[in-house]
Amino acid sequence: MPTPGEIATHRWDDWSLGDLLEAKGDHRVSLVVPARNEEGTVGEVVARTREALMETVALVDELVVIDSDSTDTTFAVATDAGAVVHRSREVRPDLGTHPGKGEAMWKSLFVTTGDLIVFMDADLLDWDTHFVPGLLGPLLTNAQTSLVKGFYERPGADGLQGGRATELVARPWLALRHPELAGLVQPLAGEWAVRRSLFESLSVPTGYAVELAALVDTALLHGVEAIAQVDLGLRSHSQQPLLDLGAMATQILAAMLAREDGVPPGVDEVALRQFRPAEGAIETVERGVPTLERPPARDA
Ligand SMILES: O=c1ccn([C@@H]2O[C@H](COP(=O)(O)OP(=O)(O)O)[C@@H](O)[C@H]2O)c(=O)[nH]1
Ligand SMILES: O=C(O)[C@@H](COP(=O)(O)O)O[C@H]1O[C@H](CO)[C@@H](O)[C@H](O)[C@H]1O
Repeated sequence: MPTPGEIATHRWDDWSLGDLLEAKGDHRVSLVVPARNEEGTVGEVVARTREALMETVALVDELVVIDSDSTDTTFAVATDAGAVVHRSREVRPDLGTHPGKGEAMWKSLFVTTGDLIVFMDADLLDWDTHFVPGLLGPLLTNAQTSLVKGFYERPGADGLQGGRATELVARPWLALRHPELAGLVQPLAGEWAVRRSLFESLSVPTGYAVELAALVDTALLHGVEAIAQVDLGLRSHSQQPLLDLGAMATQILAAMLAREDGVPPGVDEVALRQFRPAEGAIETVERGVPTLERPPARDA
């Protein structure tokens, strides 16, 4: 057992599939994959997890892809691979629609039934199906645990280490403002699991801050004892251009500052001015970065 205040840390193979199937009991497990323009990888993520965790063994009860405003063939590819696919904008249209990963994950609460929810990114390149049972291990064996983060080695492109927003934004912020969470190896990991009763009680940033906000809010509400992390081995994914990560960083910082001030951000969008070389000069890149948060889904 970890000493009080430390993050409980496990390995994915601390539990056998048989152990987890026995521990599952009456729990229902929803695997949710938020996907925006992931036609190249979402099919394999769906097909392999479906075969291993729904057909070979019955660990996962439903596999849902939330199509997040894709303009490619993500919807058809995920459907053909065996997922139940919902367009984020078509889920609870009375609640409107916003762009973003967090929006897709918030909307997933209205079209899933599991009391345990596992989230996986759709852009995975090096990964394996053991990610899911690994993430479920702490939830199925410890009633005190409500949120489980995956962590892994993150080989990036050209030998670089992945996790740029993690190392340059999230980890420094946790060091400064939430040292009780400094033991989390991959605080932004898109592979994580959560009890529905917790996630539906949280305010959810509609963009990329969804993961860090869930961690900070869970620690505030329930203490770090409610959080665990699992070593999943190795994971690589398709990496965004640097300026796009600037928008991600802006969303993460906006959500963190909102939690500092105790109120959601006063604006729902931040003007971000960036610069890039263009034909021997420097051109300005202006973008509006959404910082909207959704209220707890249980109240929607
Ligand atoms: O508006 C968005 C942006 C991203 N995503 C999904 O969220 C996951 C992580 O996003 P991304 O790959 O852009 O982030 P990165 O992994 O590069 O940090 C992927 O499955 C995306 O398809 C989404 O559903 N809606
Ligand atoms: O860890 C990070 O810095 C970012 C970007 O990773 P890379 O620098 O592109 O490997 O990726 C994470 O953060 C996103 C925002 O929370 C999540 O959506 C991704 O799943 C996670 O990989």
